[in-house]
Amino acid sequence: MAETVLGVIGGSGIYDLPGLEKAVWTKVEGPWGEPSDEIRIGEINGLKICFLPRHGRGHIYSPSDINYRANIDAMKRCGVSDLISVSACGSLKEEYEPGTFVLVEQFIDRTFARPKSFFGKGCVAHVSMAYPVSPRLVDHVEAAARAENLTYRRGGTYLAMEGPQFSSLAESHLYRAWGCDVIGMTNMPEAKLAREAEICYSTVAMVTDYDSWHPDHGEVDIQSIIKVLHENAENAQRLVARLARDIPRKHETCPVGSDTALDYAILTAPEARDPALLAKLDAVAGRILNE
Ligand SMILES: CSC[C@H]1O[C@H](OP(=O)(O)O)[C@H](O)[C@@H]1O
Ligand SMILES: Nc1ncnc2[nH]cnc12
Repeated sequence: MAETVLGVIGGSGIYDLPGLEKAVWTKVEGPWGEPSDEIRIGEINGLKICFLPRHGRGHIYSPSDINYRANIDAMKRCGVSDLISVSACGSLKEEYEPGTFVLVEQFIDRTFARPKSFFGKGCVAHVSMAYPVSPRLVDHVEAAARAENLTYRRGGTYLAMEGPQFSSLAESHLYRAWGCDVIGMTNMPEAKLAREAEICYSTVAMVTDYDSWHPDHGEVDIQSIIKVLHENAENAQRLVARLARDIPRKHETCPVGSDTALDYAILTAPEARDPALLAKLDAVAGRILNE
């Protein structure tokens, strides 16, 4: 079984990962355009860690401008087997208070202005997204959260909106009526692309606000979000460091098939495949295309 390589995509407020040893910012080139930044490749207790700030250092990219395909392709090229997203999010439930770390289980994707697949004309594939996060990876994240005494909740549905504006009051109420728990702008299509790239994915969503629905909290504003983010950045970094120390060094087979997602997913007949697209898929789908 392959070695574990831990990828970390840091969201708003998380632009570096203190504690990484032998770390070097490394330019990773691929066929999908520019990733958000160089990848900081280092190690913790001998485990290879690849850290990417999702919005770029200096927070350059808005959620709609992030090149999610390039980011996931770059992680795959670095050998990442297990990827955690550390993200800011709004809360749609009273009990998910600011400061809580939510280990998300499901997503509803309401984004509409981003490429969502590596596949397409000349190589069509359909992967399952029934269980978008890898429960075994979440087990390890949960153990790390417990060991670090963080306030966390396992489970919950993340509504991915396009942004960059926050939701209207009516939208906020609608998402609550749909049973969603937290809201953010970035984890889709990231989770879909990670699945296509056969990388185990898990979201740690840090609650920063009550979005706009809560009668006792005003509308969401960026100043309060940043304040909560600053208060929690160190907790997030401790969580990642603990996870890196404790996660098994051999990659464990994913119970929901994240690491074999392409086994039966590609529909296009071998003779009808577009060589140019196949070349771009060398990292993401190399395991299955080079069989
Ligand atoms: C800083 S508030 C809005 C911004 O924060 C979240 O990004 P990320 O998931 O990268 O932490 C949210 O999705 C919005 O993009
Ligand atoms: N209320 C909110 N809506 C969308 N994205 C967010 N990120 C942090 N808080 C958010």
